[in-house]
Amino acid sequence: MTPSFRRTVAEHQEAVSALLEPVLTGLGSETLMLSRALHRTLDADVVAPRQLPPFDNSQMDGYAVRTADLAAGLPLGVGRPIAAGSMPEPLESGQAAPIMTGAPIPEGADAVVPIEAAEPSAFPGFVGDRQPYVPGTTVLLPAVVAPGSYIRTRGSDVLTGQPLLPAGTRLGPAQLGLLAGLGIESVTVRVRPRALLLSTGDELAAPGADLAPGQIHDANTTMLSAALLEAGWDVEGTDIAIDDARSFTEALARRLAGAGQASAERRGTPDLVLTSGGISQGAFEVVKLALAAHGVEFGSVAMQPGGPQGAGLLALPGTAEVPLLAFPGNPVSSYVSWEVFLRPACCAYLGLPARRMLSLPLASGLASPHGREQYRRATLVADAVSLTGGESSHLLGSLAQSNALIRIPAHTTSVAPGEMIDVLLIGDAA
Ligand SMILES: Nc1nc2c(c(=O)[nH]1)N[C@H]1C(S)=C(S)[C@@H](COP(=O)(O)OP(=O)(O)OC[C@H]3O[C@@H](n4cnc5c(N)ncnc54)[C@H](O)[C@@H]3O)O[C@H]1N2
Ligand code: MOO
Repeated sequence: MTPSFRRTVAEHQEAVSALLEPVLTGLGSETLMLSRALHRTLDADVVAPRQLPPFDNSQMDGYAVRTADLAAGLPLGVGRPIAAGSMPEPLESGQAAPIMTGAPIPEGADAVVPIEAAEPSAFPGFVGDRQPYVPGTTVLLPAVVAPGSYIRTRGSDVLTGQPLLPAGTRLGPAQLGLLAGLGIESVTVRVRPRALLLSTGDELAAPGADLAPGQIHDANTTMLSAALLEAGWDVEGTDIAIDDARSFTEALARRLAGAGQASAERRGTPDLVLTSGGISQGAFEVVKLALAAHGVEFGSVAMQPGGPQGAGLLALPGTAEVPLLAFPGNPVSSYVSWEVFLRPACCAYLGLPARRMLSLPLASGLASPHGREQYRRATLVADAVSLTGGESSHLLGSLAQSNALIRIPAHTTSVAPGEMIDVLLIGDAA
């Protein structure tokens, strides 16, 4: 079967982005409590509903003072202690009020002196939980203290009405902490896109299953599912049996129409069908045989691994159209297809940062096929990039050792040791 398209990597990236854009921008939003919003993507800008800190408060355990009272260098009377969470009385002239970190600054005070700078450098005994106040105690404080010292002024962190987090922000612990600190209990986030994942191949057995002769364990379902989940997708698996093109098409159509799912799980058409395997030049390429007649184009991209690709709007009888991407079955090909095509197409919508591309010298030389953009697995430690293994696309072991992909342009056939190359960071560099 001749491929229906021949594309460069950039051309296929564009095709995949164009295919997904309508569903990703049309998913709508939902409101979630903060406790359920980790790694979700804000759908609307968040503007501060109040200021932070909400009131002037102490940055230290110490004494709230009027700095003018200190200049004489004389002991001051110790006033009533001010705990965090209480509302203090105004500070009387000539007094220093014991104040705890986070407690409101009393009216009249213009600085806090840390307890370590006081003489004595420990609070009097009555400054404790529910102890009666003892008038007449004194404390000696430094004569020169700058007004404003150790006061955290209201609004010094966040001002009321300040734009804080733009729509599209992915909510991590710090962003959720800020929202909570502002008293916001729920957020409007984008509905997670949902993918139906199908790994095809008679040779595949689930992890944990005994292998019949010629079988291998299915790596791609777990790997692609994890990649999608990490990026913010919902993933549905399927146990559709893939015997022949016709029964596969019928079973997929039933599944897309929601048949056979518990009603609680029936949520209509997924936003993407992602398949792996069954798309190259073999005699049993079920995905290609089944779906080429239903809106999906199969062809080749000038790339290695990941050359065979399929993409299109799947239109099966009785179902709504759904974007479909068909990745090649070799595990590294599938993973590289995710990194090069699908992840870039959805990361902006999901608030995921795009992978960083660095230019670094390669430790050893390599050869690369002419006319194909090659992606080699590599390890980046400090500023040194070295290949993690060979170029073949079955090498899952070396993929798992890698934190980077090296990109070798289509026209480059060899790279000399020390030559600069493009490095796509896919993991944490040590
Ligand atoms: N005559 C040609 N043969 C092949 C070509 C070609 O151009 N001409 N392309 C090769 C390339 S490149 C790739 S990549 C593969 C793509 O093949 P398919 O997408 O049809 O995938 P399968 O044949 O189903 O599987 C390929 C390989 O990967 C293993 N596999 C498949 N699924 C999984 C899975 N879920 N977990 C682990 N391993 C999986 C499968 O057993 C095969 O070894 O075609 C080449 N052939
Ligand atoms: O292009 Mo295949 O995807 O190399 O192994």
